[in-house]
Amino acid sequence: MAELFKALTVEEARVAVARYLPGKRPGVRLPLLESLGRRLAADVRAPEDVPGFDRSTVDGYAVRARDTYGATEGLPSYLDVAGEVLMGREPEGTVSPGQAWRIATGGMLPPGADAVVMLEYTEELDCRTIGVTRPVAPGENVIRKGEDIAAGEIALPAGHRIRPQDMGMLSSVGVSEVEVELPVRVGIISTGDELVSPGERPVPGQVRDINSYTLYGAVAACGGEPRLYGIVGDDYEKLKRTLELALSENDMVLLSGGSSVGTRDVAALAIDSAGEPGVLFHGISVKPGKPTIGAVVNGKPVFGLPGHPASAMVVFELMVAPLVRSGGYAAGEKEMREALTAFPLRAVLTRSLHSAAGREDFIRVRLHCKDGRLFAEPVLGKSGLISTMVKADGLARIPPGKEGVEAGEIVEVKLF
Ligand SMILES: Nc1nc2c(c(=O)[nH]1)N[C@H]1C(S)=C(S)[C@@H](COP(=O)(O)OP(=O)(O)OC[C@H]3O[C@@H](n4cnc5c(N)ncnc54)[C@H](O)[C@@H]3O)O[C@H]1N2
Ligand code: MOO
Repeated sequence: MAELFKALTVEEARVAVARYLPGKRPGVRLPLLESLGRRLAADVRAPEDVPGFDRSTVDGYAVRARDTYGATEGLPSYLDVAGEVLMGREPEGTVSPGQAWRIATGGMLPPGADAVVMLEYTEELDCRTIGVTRPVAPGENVIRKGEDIAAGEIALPAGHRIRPQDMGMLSSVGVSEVEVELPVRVGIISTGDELVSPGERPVPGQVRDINSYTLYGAVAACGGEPRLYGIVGDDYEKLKRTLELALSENDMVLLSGGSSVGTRDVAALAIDSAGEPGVLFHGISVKPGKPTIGAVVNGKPVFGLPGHPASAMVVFELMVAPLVRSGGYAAGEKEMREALTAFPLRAVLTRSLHSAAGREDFIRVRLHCKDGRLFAEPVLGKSGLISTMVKADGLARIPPGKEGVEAGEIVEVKLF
């Protein structure tokens, strides 16, 4: 067990764990429709141009642009209507100088044509002749062959998390199965003699388990596969057995409770006994979340999250969520950086808050908008109260260099 209770910064804690983790996760092939939210295991290259031909973006007439130059309402360019493009069909013929072909939105441009005149800027003189009342430039109202994506281009890179628009892109290049990373399996263990499950009636001195449920939801929300291992009392042997079982069945394990120093705090000992290198740090300089344990056991991260329910969730957000989203620090460097740096909203703090220098504070805040400005109102209350998380919309960060923030100052906020 190294560096016991030397509090690391979140960044140092991240680096400490990252050194031991494999960068790449195994992949699995899935039907496209099941790929939403999953990370691509490999680059997907477009095997062909999309679209595969020049297409019109409007209803109108396919023309040679130069035939329309100088056209005005007073002096239209007259063109012969020589054909019609049928949807889904290759045009049978060429647009020769002085000719126009009827075309609908999405129709394939006939050879010879390089632009489309919108119907609104034409007048039909008879069924064989139109007058164009406004010129078009080459390429106007046309999506070029390969303009969406060109053959050989990377449509989506490895590691990309698939969104609805990405499913559309994959479908457009003819990919109906994708290789995605297996989700990170996360075992969750709650520790404490005082805990009972939600179905039980606690006797005085007992409370119902909260962290199993918040963490289960948090893992699933990050695209991971959570699995509960129940409540383990403050019993070293039982915790060791449960931890070993959870490690054998998962890629990562979260314990909560039993992380601070106390006579019954056995989490660190149990983690250390499970394998190498064991506990890497015990304590990070954040509030809430100070007594967090970070460990790696045989290539699998293990976190001992603080027992207080709000603290456990905040530390999850900072340390664990990026790992679950990315499946590994090496692969997920981007997600990790974002987790540490992306507090994208700016809001006016509504009351002054104290903070200790050298410590990074994360304040639960409720947001509201007034006169077009965003305000962050701290949700006051101890980190043992889950209601503080329920009332909050997000976290505001007070950087380690500051000893507090005054009411009216701007703070950076991340939404839950
Ligand atoms: N003398 C000190 N006491 C404490 C310190 C300290 O520095 N000196 N740190 C406090 C901080 S900060 C936190 S956070 C907690 C961390 O405690 P542990 O991680 O060791 O967890 P426990 O002692 O087991 O539990 C703390 C608290 O949380 C409740 N809890 C635990 N697990 C659950 C759960 N699954 N669902 C609901 N509630 C849970 C537990 O009943 C305790 O009330 O230590 C402070 N103490
Ligand atoms: O750090 Mo404890 O995690 O404040 O509540």
